[in-house]
Amino acid sequence: MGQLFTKLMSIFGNREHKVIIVGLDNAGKTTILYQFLMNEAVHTAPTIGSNVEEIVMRNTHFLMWDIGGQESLRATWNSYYSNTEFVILVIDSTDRERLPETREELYRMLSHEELKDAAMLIFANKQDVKDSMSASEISSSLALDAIRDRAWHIQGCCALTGEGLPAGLDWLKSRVTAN
Ligand SMILES: Nc1nc2c(ncn2[C@@H]2O[C@H](COP(=O)(O)OP(=O)(O)OP(=O)(O)O)[C@@H](O)[C@H]2O)c(=O)[nH]1
Ligand SMILES: [Mg+2]
Repeated sequence: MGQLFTKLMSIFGNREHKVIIVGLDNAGKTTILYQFLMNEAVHTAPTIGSNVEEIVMRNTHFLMWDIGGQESLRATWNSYYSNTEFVILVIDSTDRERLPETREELYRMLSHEELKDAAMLIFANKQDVKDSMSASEISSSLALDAIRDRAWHIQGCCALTGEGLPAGLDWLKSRVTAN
């Protein structure tokens, strides 16, 4: 019965796809989650623990977990990994100094067994700030071209206005369809 239900749900496109939103503190993860949900920029405080919301896009349901990015919290990220279909990695494109730290976290995640089938969307956030790093600059600094074991995509965005976020969601949706 459970299996039949799951099958029917997938036929009608209502199966929930688990997404985790990770990245260093201050990257803009919570701002992105609520921009997805409400189409507006909310005031945020650093996330301790996580926020979870269901985002529905043209009949596709994503269950999105936004996880706190402070260093002391990163050890808990792996408790969210099981059954994750998509990882959204959010990067503060103004924070050149901490890009190597993001790179370390990225490759740690990529080597994690529970994420081996997860596709990855990278948001180069805060594109509204003058002199922020471009998506292609971030892509080469993180050596994204070396990632060959999964689908990935990098998208520039501004979580305050929402610019670039629909394009990211479109990519997630295209991966759901591809699978
Ligand atoms: N200029 C600019 N500021 C942004 C953007 N997105 C988020 N911010 C700001 O960046 C700060 C951090 O945003 P959050 O969404 O709380 O960051 P977070 O990644 O959830 O941080 P943690 O919960 O600590 O991991 C806030 O002051 C946001 O208003 C953006 O696109 N442009
Ligand atoms: Mg947060």
